[in-house]
Amino acid sequence: MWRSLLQRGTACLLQVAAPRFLHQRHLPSICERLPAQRLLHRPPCGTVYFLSQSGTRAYKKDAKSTVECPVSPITVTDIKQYLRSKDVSFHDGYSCLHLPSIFVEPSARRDNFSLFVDKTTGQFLCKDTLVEGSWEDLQDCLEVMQKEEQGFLSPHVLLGYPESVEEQEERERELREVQRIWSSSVPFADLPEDEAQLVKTMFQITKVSNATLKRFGVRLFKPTKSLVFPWFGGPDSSLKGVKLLSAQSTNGDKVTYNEATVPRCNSYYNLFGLPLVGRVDAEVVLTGHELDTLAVSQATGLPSVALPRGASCLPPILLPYLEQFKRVTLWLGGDIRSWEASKIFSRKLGLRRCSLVRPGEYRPCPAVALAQGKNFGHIIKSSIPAAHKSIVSFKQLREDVYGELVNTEQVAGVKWGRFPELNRILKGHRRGELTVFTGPTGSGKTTFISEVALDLCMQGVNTLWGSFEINNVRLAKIMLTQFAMQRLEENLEQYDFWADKFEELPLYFMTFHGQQNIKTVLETMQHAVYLYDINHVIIDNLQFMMGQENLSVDKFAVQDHIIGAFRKFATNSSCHVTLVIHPRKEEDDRELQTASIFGSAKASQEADNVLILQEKKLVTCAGRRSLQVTKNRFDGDVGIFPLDFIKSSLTFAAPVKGKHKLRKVAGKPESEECEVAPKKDEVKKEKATKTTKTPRAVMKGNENTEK
Ligand SMILES: Nc1ncnc2c1ncn2[C@@H]1O[C@H](COP(=O)(O)OP(=O)(O)OP(=O)(O)O)[C@@H](O)[C@H]1O
Repeated sequence: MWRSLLQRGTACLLQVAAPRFLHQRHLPSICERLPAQRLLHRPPCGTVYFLSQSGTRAYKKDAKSTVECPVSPITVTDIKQYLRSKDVSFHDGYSCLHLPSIFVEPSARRDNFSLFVDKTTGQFLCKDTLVEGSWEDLQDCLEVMQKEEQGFLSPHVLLGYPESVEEQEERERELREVQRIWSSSVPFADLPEDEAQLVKTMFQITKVSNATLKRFGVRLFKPTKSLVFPWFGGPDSSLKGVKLLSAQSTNGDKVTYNEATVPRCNSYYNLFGLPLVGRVDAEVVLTGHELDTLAVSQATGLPSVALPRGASCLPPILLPYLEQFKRVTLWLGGDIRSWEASKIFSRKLGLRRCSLVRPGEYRPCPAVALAQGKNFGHIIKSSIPAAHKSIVSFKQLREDVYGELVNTEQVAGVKWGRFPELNRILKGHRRGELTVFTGPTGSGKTTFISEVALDLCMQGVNTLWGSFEINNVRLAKIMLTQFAMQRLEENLEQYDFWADKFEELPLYFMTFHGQQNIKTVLETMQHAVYLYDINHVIIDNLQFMMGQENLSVDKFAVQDHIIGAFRKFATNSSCHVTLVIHPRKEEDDRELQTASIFGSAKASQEADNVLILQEKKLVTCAGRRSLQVTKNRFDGDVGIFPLDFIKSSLTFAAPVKGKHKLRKVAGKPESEECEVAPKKDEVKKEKATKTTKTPRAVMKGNENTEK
């Protein structure tokens, strides 16, 4: 796919020294300057640090995982005004403005309006030539076109990013791999009927007909017994990639699926089913999986496309392909996560044309619905319009409440894999919440929160880091060590293995360092939520936003204001924000409390969760820390549990039982190692009935949960 040099994040740097519009002739001088500029201005995550140590490999250019604040945030009004001033006609679409493509000769234009400008970012894509770029690129192109009085521009007017030999080889290798898999896999129609049935049974798609599989071009790759879903795209509808799906039967009739894509998932942009959509189709069902799209298409005859990475994200680059539809039904799966994703995606798609299938007992994901013989027409008809009113009655909330009661586990959020005690107290990580995290200076806050966030990211939570204190390279190094769970300095031969796996994580970094303006940070976060469907933002730490605020105002009032802004962002963007805050005061002989953090009680109300990394009091051995949850708005459980620090992997783990005893915490039982304190209302009830729970009773309850 075409990507312009400007679009790859260099525009702001190059504008200083070079004209904004780049022509081929500018290439050599710019190429010479690029690496130095990039190193200086936007250190990417991880890669450079390790490379420069070994000094043997090329600098990696693709810094896609860094997020910068849009140079000058653009609004749709600005875009429209500019286009009008240039006499460029446009249609106002749902997520994009539609323009006649300036990269196609007028006589050769298949469609009059094939250039799409994203209304939120200004990013453009020409569907006919696949030229894409930033809003600044498009402005430059229009300026030149008008100045030179041309009717169109060659698509080559924008420079492709110069690929390194390594990158070129990688791309060619991937293309060969795609061709190899595709040509050595067997179309379903060519399989003997008994073998076809066997495969369908394995994938639990016995009700999907051979005709449907044929229509969508699904094949079988025999060596790994995988289904192969092709990605045909571009003006020539050529084969661009494949997704391989394998199925494994675990216990009984439960099947787990594994998928792999070529090219790798972060450059796999296939809307599966798109080639079957007619030019005049006005309705589509958007699903979260290829098998779901097969099911919808077969059961309803409606056009259906599947998102390449399911409910985890809707990359804006796909939006132009969905502009033709007046009605989009989002049926992304049968769980709460898909439901939440469908609400968020519908904002990108334009609320007024979207309706959402609410998951439930009678509305599982489409593939399961087909297997169970559900009535698709009824399910789609009963989907809910996404445009919501701000005042709702209980009648409208009734189904939501029921859904929460039925799916308590899912509602509680994503569970940590490495921190069972956090699951026990907080129940999970939920969208839209604000977590405030504090601990004494140098106690390991960054190290701990890095592992907590990594754990979630490894489970598909799209994560954005704002690390203002330590640079991204150092942070990525900590995370990679935690990911590999070993000291990579001593095992450099394993670096590539772990770095390749790490690269697959949905992890992004803001490129800020040092003091920042809160407004700029929030704009960048908003931008990242739109681009990458970020679910979790970590800000380390809040003190780096205080400096630029008016310090004549009370410091705590400024802090409250900043916390309030993050709170609002978390709620409005359905995104979890974790805010690291230094404590306001530290006294050597007292552990921290919620009151140690905040400027006022009002601010403490803003946080949904308050976590404190305790360094002292509970600890008899060096390195031992405890994590205390002092606020949990979701269900009120609070508590504390000890953590051992493993220096070689920079990770935290529950201490081996019996190895160390924690010292007594004031007013708490001696052996209260991992205790969930009673909920606030339980305490109230106890007070009311004047009964006191003995420490033994508390411990007994605790023992039971342990078992
Ligand atoms: N439990 C621990 N015991 C001993 N050392 C630790 C522990 N946790 C982290 N460290 C180490 O302590 C150093 C400081 O850790 P880190 O930067 O995470 O602390 P911090 O609380 O974020 O610091 P600051 O207050 O400056 O923001 C790091 O070298 C880290 O590896």
